[in-house]
Amino acid sequence: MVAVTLDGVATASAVKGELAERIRVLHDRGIRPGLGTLLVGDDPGSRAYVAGKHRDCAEVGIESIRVDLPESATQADVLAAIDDLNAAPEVTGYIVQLPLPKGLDEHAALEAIDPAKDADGLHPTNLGRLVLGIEGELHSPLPCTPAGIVEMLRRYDVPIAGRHVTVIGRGLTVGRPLGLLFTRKGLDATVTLTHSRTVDLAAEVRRADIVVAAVGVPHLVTADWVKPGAAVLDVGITRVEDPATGKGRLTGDVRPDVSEVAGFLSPNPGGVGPMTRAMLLSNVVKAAELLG
Ligand SMILES: Nc1nc2c(c(=O)[nH]1)N[C@@H](CN(C=O)c1ccc(C(=O)N[C@@H](CCC(=O)O)C(=O)O)cc1)CN2
Repeated sequence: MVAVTLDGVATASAVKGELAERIRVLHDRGIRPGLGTLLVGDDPGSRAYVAGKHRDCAEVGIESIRVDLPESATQADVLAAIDDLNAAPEVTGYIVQLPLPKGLDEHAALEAIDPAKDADGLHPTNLGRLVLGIEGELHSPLPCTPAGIVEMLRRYDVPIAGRHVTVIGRGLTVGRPLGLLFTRKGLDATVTLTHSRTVDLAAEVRRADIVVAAVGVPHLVTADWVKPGAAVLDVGITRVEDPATGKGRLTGDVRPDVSEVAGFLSPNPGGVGPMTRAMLLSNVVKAAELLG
């Protein structure tokens, strides 16, 4: 068996095409969605992700507003920048790029975001709505990576209801909200949320119909852990040095030979990452659609 590739680049491109059309309709109604980004420090990965968000906005017709603070920024500087973004009329939604440099309080930063402008769905009010299962007219943005994972599975017709999902990693942006999302009414999966103290991780993965690896341990998930036919989504990424060339190389949490056992495989790069970016645009568009 060779797994069907869950192609995040192609799927994100389809999502962006649909969003571009909705943005044209918003422009016709005089509404101009604008995404703000707040980047603190000079972590090269975070810089690249923020640059990507601005490129995505330009591609679909969303204005974007960039605020960069130096590595030396204090908590007060961060909170002042968040206040400015809350007040800026041209910013209809914004994100604080995570992680913040050491010594800054991420939770305080997320709590300071106006929940109505929270494009990442990470404000406690919006995470609380996810816990409560509030949907519909009261638009609650979903965290972008979990939303991207579910959107990709849906578009490839991978069954979710009644299936067993094992999530590896309990981080704020992926594992924790993903567990809540998969168990929501309408998706109806059964979820095992695993972490560094899980006793027999291989056994938890073996019983899963859907595996999401979001832990940042290179090649943790091996082919003998995977139930034949399961959908495996590789989310964690680590830069490791290639011994042959001495150069840095991005490596996911899943060994490539898992593709010989799995039914579906979302690669890394090229899988969930592009969907994360597309779902951010989708959150901005949905919020703007509620403005007029
Ligand atoms: N405020 C937030 N911070 C972070 C989030 C988030 O959703 N909100 N998620 C990650 C970083 N991230 C977006 O911010 C992100 C990560 C990866 C990708 C992506 O497209 N990756 C590519 C490969 C990347 C590469 O070549 O370096 C891929 O998977 O193909 C997009 C966005 C943490 N912080």
